[in-house]
Amino acid sequence: MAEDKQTPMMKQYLAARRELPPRTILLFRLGDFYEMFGEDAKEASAILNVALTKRGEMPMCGVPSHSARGYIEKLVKSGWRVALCDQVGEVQAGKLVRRELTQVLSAGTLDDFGLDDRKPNYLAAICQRKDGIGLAYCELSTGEFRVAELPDLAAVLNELARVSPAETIAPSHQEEFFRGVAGVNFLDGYIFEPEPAAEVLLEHFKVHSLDGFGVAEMRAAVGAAGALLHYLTRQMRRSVSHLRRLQSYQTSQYLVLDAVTQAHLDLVESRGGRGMTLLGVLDRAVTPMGARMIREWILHPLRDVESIVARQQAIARLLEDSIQLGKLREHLGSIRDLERAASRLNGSSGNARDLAALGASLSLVPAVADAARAIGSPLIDSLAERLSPLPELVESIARAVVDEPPALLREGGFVRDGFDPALDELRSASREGKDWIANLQEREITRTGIKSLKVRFTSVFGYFIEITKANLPSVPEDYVRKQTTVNGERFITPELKEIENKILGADERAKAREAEIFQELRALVVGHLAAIQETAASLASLDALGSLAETARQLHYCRPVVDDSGVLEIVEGRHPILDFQSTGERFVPNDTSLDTDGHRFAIITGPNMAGKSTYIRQVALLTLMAQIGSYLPAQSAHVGLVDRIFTRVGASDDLTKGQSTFMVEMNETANILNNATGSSLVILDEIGRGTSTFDGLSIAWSVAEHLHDVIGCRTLFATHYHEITDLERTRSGVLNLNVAVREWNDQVIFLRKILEGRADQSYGIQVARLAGLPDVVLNRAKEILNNLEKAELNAEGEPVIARSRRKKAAIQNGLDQLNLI
Ligand SMILES: Nc1ncnc2c1ncn2[C@@H]1O[C@H](COP(=O)(O)OP(=O)(O)OP(=O)(O)O)[C@@H](O)[C@H]1O
Repeated sequence: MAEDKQTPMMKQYLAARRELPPRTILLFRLGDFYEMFGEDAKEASAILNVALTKRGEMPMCGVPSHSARGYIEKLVKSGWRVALCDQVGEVQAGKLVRRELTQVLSAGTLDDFGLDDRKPNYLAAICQRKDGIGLAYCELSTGEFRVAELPDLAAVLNELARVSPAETIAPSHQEEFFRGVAGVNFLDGYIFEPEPAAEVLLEHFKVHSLDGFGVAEMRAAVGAAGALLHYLTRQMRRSVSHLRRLQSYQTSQYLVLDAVTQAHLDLVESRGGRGMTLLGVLDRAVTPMGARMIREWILHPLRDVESIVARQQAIARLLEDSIQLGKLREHLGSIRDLERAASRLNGSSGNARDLAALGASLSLVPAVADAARAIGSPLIDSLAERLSPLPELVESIARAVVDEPPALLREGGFVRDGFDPALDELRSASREGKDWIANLQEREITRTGIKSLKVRFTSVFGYFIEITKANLPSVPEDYVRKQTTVNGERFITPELKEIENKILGADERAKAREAEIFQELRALVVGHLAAIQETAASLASLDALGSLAETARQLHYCRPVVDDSGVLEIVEGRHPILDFQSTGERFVPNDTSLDTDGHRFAIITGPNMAGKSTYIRQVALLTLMAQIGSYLPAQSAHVGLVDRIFTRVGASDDLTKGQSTFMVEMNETANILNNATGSSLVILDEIGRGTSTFDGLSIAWSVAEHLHDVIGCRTLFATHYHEITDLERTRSGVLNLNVAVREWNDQVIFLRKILEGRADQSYGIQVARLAGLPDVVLNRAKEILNNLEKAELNAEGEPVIARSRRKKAAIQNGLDQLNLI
């Protein structure tokens, strides 16, 4: 549209549009609706399933403003950013109202709705420089802000899998490099440059140098962190003053879990739902903050003995004193999401309910601190030390805010009577007026003698007196007619209007006064933000420890010995998820005994369905749990810490990347061989299965040799290639294990017990029978197996597997006939 032909409103719209980042839908407030125009309207109408109309040539669609939240959430979940352009000036007839961009929302920057309270919602930024790749991420709803520098793209992908951000930004000139990152959005590269990025950080944290955060020399990390802040403040228009601390970390502090391993071990997500994850077993947290912390611990198992033992000691004390454990959890249980309430109050979305929740939660902190101190563990004591009950703030909120405030700020009604004299006066003026009106009907019935006279109210007309048709002749002179309806007429009186104005005026001013009081309280909260965040973090850790202790108590877990040895010794270990979920078949416990200086490489053979995969995953999960500091589902355990856990489990195509099952398998195997160290734990399930038998066997064999001879790490290797068990003869570190089964009446009975030695048979056909393969197919399979085992060849030297008895008989018959002739 030519610029001079545009209406003033359209000019205003286009000006707002120009300021937005890419892939943003602009919701433009027009009266009671948010309207979308042009391409935005086409995209949004399809996603939201609302009608697409036209204004002149311009496509448009709209959603009512009062229900906009649900629509916004839907757009954001579909991968769009959503900008809100609101009316900020006074509405005057015939004049264009002033409008401003008030918020831009995206998946990583939702801070008040659409969030799962037991899960963090991260926004991440990545950028590459000569010296490494910077990764920064933050959680707007809690104020967490972390940064790291990683050596290569693989490490970044692993870390992103762990953080699992809802949104990731990267510089547009590095699009080629970062293309493989899921859901990445590219932005102008300038904001990722170390110098401007450092400026943004210095200004935000009001410091002269970044040394205090330990990132001054990390140029890539600074670039990512600065870009993230720039994006939030300038492009997304978010308040970020609650991001108070930039925590730099190194991935080597934690046990490294690549994306594949996280998925294979069902740590926090599973196709079977939350119940089938380790998180589902360990999360008994009673606050949302604690639940988020447990999740964080599962994804960041520790690497140093001291920190792990500190958690174990805390759990041990909690278990020794189950009354205190109960008390601690009971007090914690009444605490609300302090962290997110404080962040919302710091931003623009907080309301009186957040204030009430914050005040009520802080008021419980002294009880939590007392319960914690009574436990007597150094870690719990240090967490209790960091709790600030902030009694003055609690007192101010309790004095000011009613117990159950309404959700909407602008409606008022959340400040207690008696808190503020000016507000009380306005409220009593309004009340008196309302009383006067309440009595008016009675008075007017007496005065006029009209029994059916009614005083009523509508939001359009305000208060009025309604008289039915039959009674119109009795209407007094001072009534002023306002409107005729089907049944009668509506009147006002000058006095009624005067009182009404008083009420409305008083109500308006009361609301304005309440808004002022809210802002004062909000400022108090913001003034204590750092202490509140620290308190919330301590509460989260206390809750997470309580949660681990409660799991250990309920499920009879044991405390493992954890050290820097190369030992992995588990007695009567159980798979944490299957053990927890098992309803039918009781879970059969199994032992593990590996040592980098002794038997470090276990080859597990056994029939299909016997429990090989379950067993090797169980060992990986127990090792990981030990490094979280958790107790274990076992009778006893000794875990020498590992630096990484690698898994190669099951077969899955990655069609999105155009890779076949075999290719995925080989990629994962290459990753293990290239990155495992002597301190790693590797679990491999049936590698080499996706290709021809001989190729597969050869690959599996040489991978096994390399892991045993060159890397020397603790490894569990489940395979159907029984030939590989021969490695035990030539290699001292190899131990053969098998899963016991009994054969009975041509059926297999699974005993689920891991025993020393190799398996003698695969029982594939018997297992196939369990799956319901037709008898005719099973019988034929047996025949073929028989032939293969006897290595029978035909006259041409080919295996006779293609022949069936019937054909054989026919051929024999033919030969007999020939002989006869
Ligand atoms: N120790 C156990 N106690 C009870 N049930 C078990 C145990 N181990 C495994 N199972 C059950 O057996 C089923 C099959 O186990 P799993 O998948 O580990 O077998 P597998 O030997 O790896 O089979 P395949 O070779 O066919 O992949 C599991 O789904 C589980 O329900």
